[in-house]
Amino acid sequence: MSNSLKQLKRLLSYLRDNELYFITGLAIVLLMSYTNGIIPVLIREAIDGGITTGEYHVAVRYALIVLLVAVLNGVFSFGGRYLLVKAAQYAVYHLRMDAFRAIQRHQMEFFDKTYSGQLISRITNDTERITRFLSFRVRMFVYSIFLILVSLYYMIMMNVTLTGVALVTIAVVVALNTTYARKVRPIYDKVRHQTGVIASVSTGSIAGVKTIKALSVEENIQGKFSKENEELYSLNVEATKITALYGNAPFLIMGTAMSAMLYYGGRAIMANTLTVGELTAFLTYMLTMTWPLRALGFTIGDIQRSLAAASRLFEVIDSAPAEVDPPDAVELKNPRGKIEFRNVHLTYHTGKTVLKGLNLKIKPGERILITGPPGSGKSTLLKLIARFYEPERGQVLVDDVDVRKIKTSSLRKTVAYIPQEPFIFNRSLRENIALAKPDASMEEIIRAAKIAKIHDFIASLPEGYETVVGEKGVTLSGGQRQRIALARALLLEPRILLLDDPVSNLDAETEEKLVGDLKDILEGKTALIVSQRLSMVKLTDRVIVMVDGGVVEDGSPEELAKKGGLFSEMLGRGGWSGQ
Ligand SMILES: Nc1ncnc2c1ncn2[C@@H]1O[C@H](COP(=O)(O)OP(=O)(O)OP(=O)(O)O)[C@@H](O)[C@H]1O
Repeated sequence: MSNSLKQLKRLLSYLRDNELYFITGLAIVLLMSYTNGIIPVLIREAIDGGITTGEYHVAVRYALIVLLVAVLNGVFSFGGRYLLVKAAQYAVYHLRMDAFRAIQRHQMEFFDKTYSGQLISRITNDTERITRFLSFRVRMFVYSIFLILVSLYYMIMMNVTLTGVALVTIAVVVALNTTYARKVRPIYDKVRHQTGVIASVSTGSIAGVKTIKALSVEENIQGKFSKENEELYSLNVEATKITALYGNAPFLIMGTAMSAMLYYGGRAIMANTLTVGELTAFLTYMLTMTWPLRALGFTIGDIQRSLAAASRLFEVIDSAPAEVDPPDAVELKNPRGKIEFRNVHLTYHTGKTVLKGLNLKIKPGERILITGPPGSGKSTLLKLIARFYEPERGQVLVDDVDVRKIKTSSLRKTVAYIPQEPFIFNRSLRENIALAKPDASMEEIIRAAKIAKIHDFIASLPEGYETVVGEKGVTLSGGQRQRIALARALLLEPRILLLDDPVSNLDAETEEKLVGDLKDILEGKTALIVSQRLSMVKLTDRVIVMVDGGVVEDGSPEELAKKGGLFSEMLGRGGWSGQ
């Protein structure tokens, strides 16, 4: 509970300068409970003071007062709801921003370990639940509790025995609702988890649609989706069974209580210990309380679930590093492009140890082909230089500075990593190229595009650099995407270029053209190219062959070709893919 209180306090701190709206909203809700709570008293007055005594004008007076109270109730209802929703939306806006920023700060390993669907669910479903909690649930909770208190107060003033019946009823209904909350909560937790799984399967199959279609494995994918969907269906049915049972039982209990009140009240009226107006007021109170009592049970369950949602969001926020850089991080001034691996050990979160004490020195301006069988750790090498992952032992140094001690902004300007399948955003080509330097001038963008040899293509488009590329850049060919990614990297004028399998997705002709153009692009830069293709040898003056996380051959292409090792075998076979 203390943990829940902590979460609640932290959640409320997001209200910031909207706290006053929130408190005013709650105060108005209290007024609303009060106006609702006095209506049965007014009815009693109308009956006992006017209707049963024949004083018609008294009845009319109370009818008008009830009308006035109902209007006030409507005004309070609007005011309370508006202020609370406004404050809640404000709080959740900031919470969502915090969570999103935290996700961006997370290290790559976090994304390896976390389902993307679940992250999306944090930002969408969890925040939605919190909004509902801060606006609707809190309002219902305060309204219900205060209405019950006001009702009990007036009931005690009228008749203690009937109040006893009402109290027992309230206790049973609240107990029922609390049991309901306890039973249904774990199922709803599973429902939420399963919704995340479904979102992951959906995003995965949408992102991989080309592969699915190419292999005609739609049925297989549908089978997987169907399995997860069935699980979600069963969980929801289970939750509905409990909800239907516990959600409707209070009506039965309230009905029984009202029947008991009629029986006892009727006798009390005949014995002159109760008036008709008082019995009517009691019955009206029971009707007035039916919905709040029911809502209270749902609210109690939801408070816990909403706080759990908040705690999941806080976990995403808290597990992200507060700052991307250590306080003593340095800027690389005039980088030369020297790289060194010193006794580097790396184990991924899966437990897979890829590097076991790697040592490697790369001189400024060297152009290196890194090759070797699949899974030998070639891409891992590049990702360590770009600091996507950090070694658990040893150091990766750029210009003799440990990459962990280089400011990220400086490292990103010095080292450009171009993935095998660069992501092209659903924006204009200009924005795509200027992604890492949004304030770049048009001249700079064009210069980068010219070096990447994509300017002529862009200029030939009717809207030129303002052409918006489709989702994930589907209107661009593989080669064009590589060149956009190159232009994007070159805009930052990096000293080190890391190309991860740049031609693996290209046809022979496009590959040949790109290799020809890369010659100029790499001019004067340190370049590491991971590839299985022989065409890349033309670009490089040093070849490193990796096997099982270790460097087994290292030298100029000519030396290695003569050596009769793995590289010369590769030459003989036309590349690793030829094995
Ligand atoms: N993010 C990751 N999390 C867990 N394991 C990983 C991760 N990235 C790579 N691995 C594993 O580490 C090993 C080396 O992977 P890496 O991608 O560096 O190999 P590679 O030589 O570039 O392979 P390929 O030529 O097939 O691209 C592989 O066994 C791979 O499964």
